[in-house]
Amino acid sequence: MSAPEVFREKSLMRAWSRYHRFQGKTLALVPTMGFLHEGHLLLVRTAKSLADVTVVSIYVNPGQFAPSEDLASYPSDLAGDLRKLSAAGADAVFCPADLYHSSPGDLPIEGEAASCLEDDGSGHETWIRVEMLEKGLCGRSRPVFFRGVATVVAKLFNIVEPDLAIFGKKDYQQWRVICRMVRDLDFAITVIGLDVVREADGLAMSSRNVRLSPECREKALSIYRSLSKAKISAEKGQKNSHELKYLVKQMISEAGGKIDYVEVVEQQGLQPVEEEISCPVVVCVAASFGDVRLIDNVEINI
Ligand SMILES: Nc1ncnc2c1ncn2[C@@H]1O[C@H](COP(=O)(O)OP(=O)(O)OP(=O)(O)O)[C@@H](O)[C@H]1O
Ligand SMILES: CC(C)(CO)[C@@H](O)C(=O)[O-]
Ligand code: BAL
Repeated sequence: MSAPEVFREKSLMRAWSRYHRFQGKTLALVPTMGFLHEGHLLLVRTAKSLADVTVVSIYVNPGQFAPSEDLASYPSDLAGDLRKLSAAGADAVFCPADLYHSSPGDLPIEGEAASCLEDDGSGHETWIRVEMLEKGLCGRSRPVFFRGVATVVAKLFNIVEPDLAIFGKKDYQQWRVICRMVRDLDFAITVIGLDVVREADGLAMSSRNVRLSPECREKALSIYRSLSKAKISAEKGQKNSHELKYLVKQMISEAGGKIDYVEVVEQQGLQPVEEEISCPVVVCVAASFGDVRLIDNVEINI
């Protein structure tokens, strides 16, 4: 398998994409923040099966982290990522060094929200908001997260110009936000969401798992165990969303997790289901073990 071409400049990335497009090839993009695991590699292999050429972006986007979040400790291993992508058969890797006109992380802070707007007005000041979908779940505790994600993904789409883009449903709300942005802004891109890839013991694969101590990793299994129990319970007839949430909260709290949220929401608009479940739902969790915040979810289709 030949090594993928690596691009650090957006103009070169765009030229490469256009060259392939003019040859009649279809392109798939897999956006990531690096420190790749099997979950990412499944997205890459799926991209390869659906398009002629596959581009993987690796970029830890400062614009989606609030100042209190874990941008500084986000893991990275570019050399390891390139080896894995080479083995997985990615054709190009985009690791932009010049994505923003200035670095959002270095810029002034207004209230809780990081802002890319520089005093002299020369920096990045355009943001995409997916106003309803970004509000609940992770949007409540990560105030700039979804505008940062939507904006950086739109920039990646404009540079790579893919036909397909592949996301994981581990980040369920993110996947829905991107689908809505693509629909509302008429991007000519098909967005595909793939199921959560798990470790053998059920823990959802996540780049942040590497920061869990062995003890916290064991405790974090309560997330998957509680979600699985809730799903089985719903399939056996428990339709009351409060009962399902209670079950999940109990198991995670008893294991020592600090719960950010446990919500039962309908799958499309992510609106909370407060009483009886009568449509396809997803049970979403965010909880911290030590200082590592994890998210996970399970779809229930009754
Ligand atoms: N376990 C997984 N199963 C399926 N898709 C995944 C999984 N983990 C990550 N992805 C997807 O890979 C893409 C890139 O995600 P990212 O690079 O942030 O990795 P991550 O493991 O989600 O890291 P984090 O620790 O930030 O949650 C996203 O579309 C994400 O949903
Ligand atoms: C979609 C994304 C690459 C945007 O920075 C990121 O949020 C991620 O890796 O899930
Ligand atoms: N996987 C989502 C990226 C983030 O948590 O910032």
